[in-house]
Amino acid sequence: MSAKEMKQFTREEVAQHNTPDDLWIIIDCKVYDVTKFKNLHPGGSSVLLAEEIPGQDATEAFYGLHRHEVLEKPQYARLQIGTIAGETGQLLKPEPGSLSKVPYAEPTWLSDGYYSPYFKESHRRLQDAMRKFVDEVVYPDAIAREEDGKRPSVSVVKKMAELNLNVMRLGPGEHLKGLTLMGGIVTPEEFDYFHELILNQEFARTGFRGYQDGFNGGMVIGLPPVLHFARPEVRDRVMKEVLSGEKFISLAITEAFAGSDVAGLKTTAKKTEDGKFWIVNGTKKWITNGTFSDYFTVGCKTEKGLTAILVERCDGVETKGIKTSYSSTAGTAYITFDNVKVPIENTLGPVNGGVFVILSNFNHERWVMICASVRTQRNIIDECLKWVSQRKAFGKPLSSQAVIRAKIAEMIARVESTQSWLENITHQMNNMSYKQQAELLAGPIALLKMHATRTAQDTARDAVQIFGGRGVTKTGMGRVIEHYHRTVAFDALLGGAEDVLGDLGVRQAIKNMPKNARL
Ligand code: HEM
Repeated sequence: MSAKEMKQFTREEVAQHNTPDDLWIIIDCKVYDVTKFKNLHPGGSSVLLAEEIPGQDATEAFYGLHRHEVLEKPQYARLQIGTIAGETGQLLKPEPGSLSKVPYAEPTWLSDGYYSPYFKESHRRLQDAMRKFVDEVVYPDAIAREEDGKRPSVSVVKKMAELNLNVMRLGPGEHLKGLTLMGGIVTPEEFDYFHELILNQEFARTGFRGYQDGFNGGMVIGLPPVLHFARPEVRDRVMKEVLSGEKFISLAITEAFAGSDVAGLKTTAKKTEDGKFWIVNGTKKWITNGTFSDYFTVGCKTEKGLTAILVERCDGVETKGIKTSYSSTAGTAYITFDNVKVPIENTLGPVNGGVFVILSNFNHERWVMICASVRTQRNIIDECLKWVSQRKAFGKPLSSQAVIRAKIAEMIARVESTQSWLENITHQMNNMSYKQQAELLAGPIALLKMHATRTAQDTARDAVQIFGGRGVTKTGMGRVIEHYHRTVAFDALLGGAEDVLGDLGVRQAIKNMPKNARL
């Protein structure tokens, strides 16, 4: 029933329906008939019959125990039988695409009254369009796939392709030339790393960590070596197939034997006698999107070093899912290569020069992860500020407790400082050549990623304390916090483990110490 067709009641009329056999309640000016539902209510029937609920305004009681989304589920939305005459709901119901009005839930450049030196009109247009796209197209798919554990829907990836969103995720550059980006709201010439930051942060807003990686994460890290190092005929074919959503790719470097130690990899590639093929043997572990990939950008040991090779799924390639603490939506795989025959044309970059091919993409990969990590930390602040304002304990909102406010102060300070550092680095990326970025930014990006993932874990721990038991419960009020706390460690491992990155940043600094510097 649409809002227009809904019956209107006075509060006095609703108050008449206050018995177990005739039970109505009011939630934010909407009238619900819960007579039959009370016996199915997951919280039991007694709470609906308790004092001050039957026939009364139960808004405060409801929001102290449920998320708003409960009322939007079809099976519960249909309990609404009318509205209160002459009154309109007081609670904010975010429209798809809208910005949150909760303080610190958006970065300052998106907050009313604030300024930014970095974000221009084209960034604002892109953000606005992206938010709508994510809310309307990506978010529903993220919820459904997290629930059934299947890979993100190919139809969504294809919708992304229509808007050229997949290729935009590879960052600014020649590969965007001549394309219509997001219906033309940003030109390929304008597109810079701040536009890409917006894409990364808007996708991360969905908050589903497994889906986030499943959602072509493999492409973001596995396709750039093809773009930059494949032979033109291989590059053009594979780029077209992957960017259109026809095929999927992943980056297969890590092994059970070696993680951060790229030089310790054991997968081998040996040339056939006629020199026309590689024969690849070995295993790879924790390969994001691996279960559904058609292509694998593989780091292989060759005679005098490491070589990056593009392997197509064929006889001898087997993938099986690994159960991790996030959902199987990410397609995390264990891969075996058993005498896999790969045309020599699929070599990416120079033979034995694979370390450079692989390392050259690390800065970008880490930066993408930082963008997402900061954004999801904001989601948590949004959740916590809402919860401490609506939840009452000892007769007062949780926000009246100094210890709770202190935790939120730390969360805000962490997210704002991390976002500011990120924006600074993004500005450097926009102005530096690729070579300068490799020289000057590897250390700072490594340190920033370490910082972002540490702050994320601190925020996850604080949020669980604020939500109590709900923070470790998969459904209901604390579901976002539980998910975050369970999956936050992924950011601290993927793309370089936290401690390794911190060390890398300091080693780079020590390397650049002036020889004559003294106290
Ligand atoms: C249209 C009205 C209502 C609907 C559709 C509804 C639905 C639900 C659902 C789906 C849950 C499971 C937990 C979740 O997903 O959040 C739940 C739990 C609960 N509900 Fe309701 N509910 C309604 C009204 C109320 C009211 C008015 C009260 C209180 C007076 C109440 C008290 C509870 C309690 C105590 C729980 C258990 C909470 C927990 O486990 O943390 N419900 N309800």
